[in-house]
This record gives sequence, structure tokens and C-alpha cells, in this order.
Amino acid sequence: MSGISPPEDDPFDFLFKIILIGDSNVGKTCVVQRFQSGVFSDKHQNTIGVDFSVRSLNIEGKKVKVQVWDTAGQERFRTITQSYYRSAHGAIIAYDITRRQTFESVPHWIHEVERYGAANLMVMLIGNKTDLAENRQILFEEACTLAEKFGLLAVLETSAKESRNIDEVFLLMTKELIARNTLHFHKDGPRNSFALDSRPIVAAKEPEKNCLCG
Ligand SMILES: Nc1nc2c(ncn2[C@@H]2O[C@H](COP(=O)(O)OP(=O)(O)OP(=O)(O)O)[C@@H](O)[C@H]2O)c(=O)[nH]1
Ligand SMILES: [Mg+2]
Repeated sequence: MSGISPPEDDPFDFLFKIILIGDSNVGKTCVVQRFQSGVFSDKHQNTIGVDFSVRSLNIEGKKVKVQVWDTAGQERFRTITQSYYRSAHGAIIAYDITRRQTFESVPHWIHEVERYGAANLMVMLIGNKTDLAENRQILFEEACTLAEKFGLLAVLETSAKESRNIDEVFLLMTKELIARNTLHFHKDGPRNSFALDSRPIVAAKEPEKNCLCG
């Protein structure tokens, strides 16, 4: 496990904590690495517990700090990972488009989010490994149906290997979090303090974004 403490002189307008969950080996760590440093490594190591990374984005003139909590998919780490749900603002559930079993686990992950996450936690779904399309076992439409059924924000298909849709995932989530004004950075408060707005999040229809959900 590794930790991040933002330096004192690193101001930001928004801070969002996004937890990445899903079965083991779907590519969560590779997605985060691609987002954070633009690299993909075939060298595989299962995540132990939770790994933290951070990236700053500039969105419409606002400095947005995105903390990503990359969790272990393996069952034996479940108790550790569950303890991180509560303070996350967004959750990304990942499955592997070439392994149906990982898609069938998605309702389980949604249940985990409902059980351990905050009431207004924003949830989106990603189907990773689109570079292996010849081995595809889940159609995009199927994922959309599931996302709609559970009222998720969006579905995007990604490839960490070929860098497809990776930034888009985090941008979509972050923009929605800003748009719904869920988090207000208290410039006059203690360093890096924040408060959640009490307004409930209502999923917006955004068919033009190719997500078909909400
Ligand atoms: N072809 C392909 N392989 C990928 C992609 N993303 C990840 N992989 C491979 O899938 C395997 C698992 O990737 P990880 O990122 O470690 O999976 P994880 O979901 O973090 O697994 P846990 O940490 O155990 O939960 C590795 O061998 C990666 O190289 C992708 O987009 N395309
Ligand atoms: Mg991992």
C-alpha cells in the first residue's frame, strides 16, 4: 500500500475521491496507471489492499484533484477495501469484456457500493480490454441495459493497453461531480477540507455521451 499527502502549497478548487472496484484481473490497476502516468505494463501484480494515486486536471479553469483508490479484487482483501467506500465521491466498477464471469459480478459490486458507500455515491461502469474484441463475451448494449437497470451514471468501454477511453472515464465522472455540485472546497477552512452537499444526486440522461444510462 502507498499513501499520498498533497503538499502544503498545492491548492485546488475541487478534490474528488474515486474508488475503483471489480473482480481481480479485469485491469483496474492498468487503467489507473494509464490515467495517472500514461503507461501500460504487461508485468502483472495483483493489488494488495488499496493503492492510492493522484492526478490534477484542469476543467473549465478549475483545478481538480482526482484521488484514485485502486482496490484489490481478490476476495481475501474485501474487509480492507470495504472500509474505503464511505468517503469516496465516485465509484468505478470495472469488468473484463472477455470474461463473462467478471460482468456477472457487477451486481455484487453495486450491492457493495450500496451497502458501504455514501448514499449519493456516483457509480459508473467500465468494460475493459476492448483491444481483445475478438474474444468479447459481453456486448456493450448488454452492459448499458444493466447500467440502466441499476441507475448508474454511465458505461464506457476501455482499453488500458491501447489507451482507449481512459481519460474520458475520469473526465466524465469528474465533470458530473462538479456539475452536481456535490463537493465544495472550503478555501477558508482547514487545509484540504471539504463537505458534501446534502442534495441527492439524480442521474442525468446523456445519450449524446454514448453512455445511454440514467
Ligand atoms: N489486453 C489487455 N490486457 C489488459 C488490459 N488491462 C489490463 N490488462 C492485463 O490484465 C491483467 C490484470 O491487470 P490488473 O490491472 O493487474 O488487474 P486488476 O483488476 O488490478 O487485478 P487485482 O489487483 O487483482 O484486482 C494484466 O495481465 C494486465 O496486463 C487491457 O486493456 N488489455
Ligand atoms: Mg490491481
